[in-house]
Amino acid sequence: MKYISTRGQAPELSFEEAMLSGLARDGGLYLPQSIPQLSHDEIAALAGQSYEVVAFRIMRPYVGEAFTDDEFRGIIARAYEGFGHAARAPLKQLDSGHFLLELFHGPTLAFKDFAMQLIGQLFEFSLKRSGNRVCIVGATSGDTGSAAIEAFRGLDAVDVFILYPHGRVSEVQRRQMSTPSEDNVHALALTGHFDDCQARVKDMFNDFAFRDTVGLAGVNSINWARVLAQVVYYFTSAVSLGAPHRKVSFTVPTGNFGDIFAGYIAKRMGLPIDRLVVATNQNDILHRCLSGEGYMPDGVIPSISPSMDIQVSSNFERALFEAYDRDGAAVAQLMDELKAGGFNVSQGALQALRENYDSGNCSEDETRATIGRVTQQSAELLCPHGAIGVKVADEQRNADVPMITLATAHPAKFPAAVEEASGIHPPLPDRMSDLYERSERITRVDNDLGEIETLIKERTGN
Ligand SMILES: Cc1ncc(COP(=O)(O)O)c(C=O)c1O
Ligand SMILES: N[C@@H](CCOP(=O)(O)O)C(=O)O
Repeated sequence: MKYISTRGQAPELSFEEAMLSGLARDGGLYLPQSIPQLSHDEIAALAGQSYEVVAFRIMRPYVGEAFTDDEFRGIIARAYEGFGHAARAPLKQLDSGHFLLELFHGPTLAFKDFAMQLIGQLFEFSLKRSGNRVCIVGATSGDTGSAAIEAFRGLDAVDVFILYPHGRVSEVQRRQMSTPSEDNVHALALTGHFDDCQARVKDMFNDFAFRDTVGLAGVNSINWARVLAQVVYYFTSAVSLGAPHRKVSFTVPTGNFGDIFAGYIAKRMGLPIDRLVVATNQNDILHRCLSGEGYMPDGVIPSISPSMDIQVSSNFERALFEAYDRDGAAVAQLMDELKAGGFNVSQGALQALRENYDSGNCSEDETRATIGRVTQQSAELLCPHGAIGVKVADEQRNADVPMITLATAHPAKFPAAVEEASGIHPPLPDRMSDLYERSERITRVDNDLGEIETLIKERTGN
């Protein structure tokens, strides 16, 4: 299996090369040259299997020769053994025809653990084999950073630097990043918002001298392996509701478009998904774009769902690549226009996007009201991100097809917002109960590429 860039100008890579490099050298994102298909019978055979068995069957065709079957099975087993639920991604019924996929039973209480725990194992295996070192640099609005730090803390062959927007993540998210004491972990609080963090990370990848000097690697969802790992739970959940004999729909709280794009890949592989619904908070650029208004970032507005406070949505580039019939030059042109302020999507591409994605948005008041309503009507305490999904799903679902909404984080990561909306204080799991007593290590940085690169070079001895 070969991987190609969404901008068409970078060398084709193997799975392992694409995973270790993150962003393509032409600035694009890697995608498999073709999408493997599962037959109706192969999907039916996933019913009743463990999460790990399904993960192996779904991901195996994508990884090629990089790992033997036994090696890959071992990697998957180690990735998910620390999850706090035997099903890994349990499905709960909210009401008739509406289900919640709980993706917050991993070590850092957000869906990011599904991919990051796997990537941690993949990197460790690969780097041990090659004897190489890497310097991981990531941008986070709260959850990717804590998941990456948890997955890579203490690994000899890895330094991990995480840029997060100062003052714009929850206290729990910040402490998850700032309290690990291992020397290879560096939490950097940047003056700015998430889009600034992500832009600086991409700048570092496009600075080839820096990239090659420090051995840069990326674990944001620009990394294909992140998206791939997330395809698995679309299969486990759909099959448990009767797929492939029955269609299902998904609503996905969306920011960087990685999670919903994983759903699109599942559909392309043959999973009978009726609708994929993009749910946004008040930073609703994706909803506006899918409604035909063009893609025009106009500044991030802080919200009570901070992980989705994003205007420049990385993986939308992958969706555009598909909507433009994999025309890398057209995507490169749109990304140039984005740098200059924004772009319009052609009629043909917009139609292709709408064939695959529906969308909706949710205000701050609606988010709080949904948390309150669901708490009263069921035993489920939602985090603000999951609540956005539930609100949009309720508007979009139809009686004939079950709807699965992704609950992307644990309510205890956002205690203030959840308590205000529900009257319930969500406690942290026991293993984290001393999080507020642990000492923090944070480095403040300006939104300045030179300053950040110098700091990383100093800390990695380059
Ligand atoms: C809790 C939570 N929900 C939803 C999202 C949005 O996911 P994506 O960026 O894959 O669209 C994020 C972060 O990205 C998140 O941390
Ligand atoms: N919401 C994310 C933002 C980064 O997204 P990623 O999926 O591209 O890593 C976060 O919590 O950091």
